[in-house]
Amino acid sequence: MEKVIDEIVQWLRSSVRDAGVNGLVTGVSGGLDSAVVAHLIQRAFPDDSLAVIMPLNSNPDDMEHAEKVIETSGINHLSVDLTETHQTMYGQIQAKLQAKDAFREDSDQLADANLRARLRMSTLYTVASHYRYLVVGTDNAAEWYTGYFTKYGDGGVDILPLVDFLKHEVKELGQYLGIPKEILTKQPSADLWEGQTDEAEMGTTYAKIDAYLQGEEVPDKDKKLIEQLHARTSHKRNPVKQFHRSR
Ligand SMILES: Nc1ncnc2c1ncn2[C@@H]1O[C@H](COP(=O)(O)OP(=O)(O)OC[C@H]2O[C@@H]([n+]3cccc(C(=O)O)c3)[C@H](O)[C@@H]2O)[C@@H](O)[C@H]1O
Ligand SMILES: Nc1ncnc2c1ncn2[C@@H]1O[C@H](COP(=O)(O)OP(=O)(O)OP(=O)(O)O)[C@@H](O)[C@H]1O
Ligand SMILES: [Mg+2]
Repeated sequence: MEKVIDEIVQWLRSSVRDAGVNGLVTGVSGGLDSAVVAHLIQRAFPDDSLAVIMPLNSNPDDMEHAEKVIETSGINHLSVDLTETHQTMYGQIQAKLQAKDAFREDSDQLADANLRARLRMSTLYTVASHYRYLVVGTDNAAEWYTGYFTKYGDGGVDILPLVDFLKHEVKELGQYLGIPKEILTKQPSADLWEGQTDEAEMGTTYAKIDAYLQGEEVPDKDKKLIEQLHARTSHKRNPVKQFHRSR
């Protein structure tokens, strides 16, 4: 485990060196993936790493867990509450759409959720440009394959140190790094609306996605769903689709 962690830490350092910047910043949510990333970037750059906690009508337990991650990793941090910003911005957009009769109740929850993820991304990039840091994303292999992230939201980052790790491997890294048990064992959640859990929304489990990605047998209906999610989200993993004129 120490060898794997050392490899990631070296990769983080070379990413910073190659980019000619000073360090690394990430958002810490109180969830497992960002807890692991916070520990790793703190190891790579004890004096030049930063965790940003961004509450937005957040679950109080998660925010308590985020504070625990700051304490146990010893990472520098700051907190930016986005609740009011989000309320103002979403409220204004909603009113304009309603005035044009274009507001759709069935799109409301997801549109609202994705704005939250994009406000967090904007906050991280604003902080990053002041410190001259890179923005570190937290996506793991299962999330990346299924496209379970917001395009240009939590998917809008500079580097992804965990993208080659399955969810259970991220958990193993977390165990080794001494992440508190309550963070290791809770249900993964994007916390974009009350009661949201990744597995309920995706319709399958991380255990099945991990198994599938390792080439193990999974029930047909899960296999089909995972492949559907993957195909539907290919645009998120690829550079912006461009038109090239004929010459
Ligand atoms: N074929 C295509 N080619 C190019 N672009 C395409 C496209 N299809 C849609 N699009 C664009 O992509 C947009 C849809 O993608 P996107 O905006 O990402 O939105 P979408 O995939 O609909 O939703 C994001 C999903 O990620 C989950 N999430 C978000 C944030 C954090 C976490 C977490 O685990 O913490 C999870 C969230 O709960 C939700 O299930 C469309 O509005 C459209 O603009
Ligand atoms: N309240 C928040 N404060 C700061 N960053 C956040 C917050 N909510 C989400 N994020 C950022 O968005 C990322 C995506 O969330 P995601 O839920 O996939 O990861 P996680 O919460 O770290 O782990 P888990 O998937 O186990 O819940 C987080 O890792 C974090 O970087
Ligand atoms: Mg989470």
